[in-house]
Amino acid sequence: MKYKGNEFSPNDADGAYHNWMLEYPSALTSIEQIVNNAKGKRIALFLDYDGTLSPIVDNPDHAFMSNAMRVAVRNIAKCFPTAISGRSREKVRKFVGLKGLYYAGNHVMDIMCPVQSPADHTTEVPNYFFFLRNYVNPTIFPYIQVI
Ligand SMILES: O=P(O)(O)OC[C@H]1O[C@H](O[C@H]2O[C@H](CO)[C@@H](O)[C@H](O)[C@H]2O)[C@H](O)[C@@H](O)[C@@H]1O
Repeated sequence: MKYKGNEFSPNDADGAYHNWMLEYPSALTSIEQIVNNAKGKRIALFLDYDGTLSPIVDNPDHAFMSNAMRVAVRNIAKCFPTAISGRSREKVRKFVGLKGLYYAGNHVMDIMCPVQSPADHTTEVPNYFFFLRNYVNPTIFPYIQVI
């Protein structure tokens, strides 16, 4: 196993993980730095579904998010425009079941916007997706729906 030019034996996954974490520290241990960097900036939150909002399970149809997580997402979406992706748009919307969020499927080429954005950022989140889409494949235009 190789990471950043360093060789790790398959038994040294901990070492490789440690090195990776030095470069990509957990947000939970860097919250002060994140808050400082965010000062004076407008914030939008982009969340993956599997393994972020729900636990990883064997059957993808059983990857339910907890109610505590749902409440947390609902609360944070009152503060920042919040987008969730990682499955088909409808699938992730059904799993999450919250209004007022942006849902994106098909590798963010299929975007669903809330009628009323929690904040006045109704165009900024899709614009970010457009950027992402153009980065991935500039020839495909996304489907955008207002719900
Ligand atoms: O490439 P991503 O956007 O990260 O999506 C990868 C896959 O995510 C889902 O699978 C993952 O979660 C499942 C449920 O916990 C788990 O069974 C699977 O092992 C994980 O890879 C999704 O079901 C897949 O369609 C995505 O390709």
